[in-house]
Amino acid sequence: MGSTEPLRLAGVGIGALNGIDLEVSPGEIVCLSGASGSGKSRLLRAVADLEPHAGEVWLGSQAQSQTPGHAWRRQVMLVPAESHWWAETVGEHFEVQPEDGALAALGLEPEALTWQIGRLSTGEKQRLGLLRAVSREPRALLLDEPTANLDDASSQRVEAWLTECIRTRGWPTLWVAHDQGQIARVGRRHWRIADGRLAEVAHAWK
Ligand SMILES: Nc1ncnc2c1ncn2[C@@H]1O[C@H](COP(=O)(O)OP(=O)(O)OP(=O)(O)O)[C@@H](O)[C@H]1O
Repeated sequence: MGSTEPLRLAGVGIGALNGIDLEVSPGEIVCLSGASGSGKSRLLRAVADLEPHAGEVWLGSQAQSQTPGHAWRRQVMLVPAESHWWAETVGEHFEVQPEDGALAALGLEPEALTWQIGRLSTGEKQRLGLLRAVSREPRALLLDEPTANLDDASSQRVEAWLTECIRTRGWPTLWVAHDQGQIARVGRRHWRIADGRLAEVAHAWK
């Protein structure tokens, strides 16, 4: 299922952040950066309806405040920096099998879905957490440092796979990143949180 609907934050406020207005078009990646503790993760949690907040979030004409939390999060999917696993094997966490080639694109072995959770490295957990989220075919993505635990080569492989998924499905995406190189590669727009404000950063590459 693709999406042709924008994600729109209207007057969102959480913690020290207030009055955030931001529209992300279908298939667009907006990067968010800011110092540690500036509120990036909390902002994503507000957009995912995981924390009480001021203002409204819209997915097309659908309002977050009028949608049950679980139904909202099924569509506006948050992938936290640290993924959660509850069953014994990787495959048990997948409602839908990942599409052909996805494991290889992420640098994972074909039998990774049969692996025990206990054996997963931090980076394997991160890549499998992303694959699980994408396999559920949401309508918007919220990515919290999706390559934080990966080496440069894996990071660029994951970036390439994610950007292709986002482009072909048309998901509006908020992507928290620290690395300027990554921000330049994936984001058409970049917003930075500083002093409790979200401000757009102008870059030379645009
Ligand atoms: N439920 C909460 N209630 C009150 N304060 C919170 C809550 N959750 C987080 N905070 C605080 O809000 C601030 C922002 O936290 P957040 O996790 O969004 O930071 P961040 O920008 O994602 O940082 P990092 O880059 O280190 O992950 C921090 O000072 C944190 O301690």
